[in-house]
Amino acid sequence: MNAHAPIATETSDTWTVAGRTFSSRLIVGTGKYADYAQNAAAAEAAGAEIVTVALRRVNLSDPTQPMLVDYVKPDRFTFLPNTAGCFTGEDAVRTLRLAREAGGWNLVKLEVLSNTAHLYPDMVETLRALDMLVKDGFDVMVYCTDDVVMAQRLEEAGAAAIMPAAAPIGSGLGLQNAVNVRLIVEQAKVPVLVDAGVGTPSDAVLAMELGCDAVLMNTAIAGARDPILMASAMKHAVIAGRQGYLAGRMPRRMYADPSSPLAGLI
Ligand SMILES: CC(=O)[C@@H](O)[C@H](O)COP(=O)(O)O
Repeated sequence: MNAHAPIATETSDTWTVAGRTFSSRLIVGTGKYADYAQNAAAAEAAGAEIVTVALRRVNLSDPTQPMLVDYVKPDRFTFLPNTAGCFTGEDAVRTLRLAREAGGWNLVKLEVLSNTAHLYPDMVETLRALDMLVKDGFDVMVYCTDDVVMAQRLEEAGAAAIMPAAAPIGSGLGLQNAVNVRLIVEQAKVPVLVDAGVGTPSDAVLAMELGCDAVLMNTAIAGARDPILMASAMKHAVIAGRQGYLAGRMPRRMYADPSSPLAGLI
């Protein structure tokens, strides 16, 4: 990069998934908030352009109950429907087909879970469901394990984005396998997003410093003492990590290198 090139700003440094371009590299969830108003305020504070919506858990259609869309407005945010709560490929595909009929959503997040203890994705079912969804014309962002080989398989099967978990959903443990995420980033030709398990702004910085295109999180914001303040912190963390990645880190050294070189002095 040219040393005098302008630094990446929120508006100049975009990323594209399935032909849609976004400035914000932070995707937020719509679960675990005190109410939809707090959810909407957090999404704004995060500077998010995409919100992911668990189709099985969020009220999108019953007007007798509070509805997400009255607070988190579909004309302000891109809705990314997800299949949280699905444990088989068929379940996930059925859920997304219904969502497409109801809301016209074509860009979706596929999540096929294995067991409730760790909520890691079942990658055999995930790959099977991806295949069905791609044949059906969906653009599929895929929640997956941080398995480098499986990430390659997903891409070959037509995934629009690869989304390795940092750690179990809702754990807040942060990136458990930075090396694998970096390897996935290096091989991928589609966007890579860390999804799930982020706990702190520094976790988000690390994901972005590894070269991820974006980060998806829910609990780290919704579960904070002050979700709105945390949403803002996460926004800045993602920007800082991205700029750090673009700037290129200094080489690591084993030994000291004086900050004020003595060469040339008497
Ligand atoms: C919101 C959503 O899609 C979750 O399934 C996701 O993976 C977020 O996980 P965290 O709550 O750990 O951020």
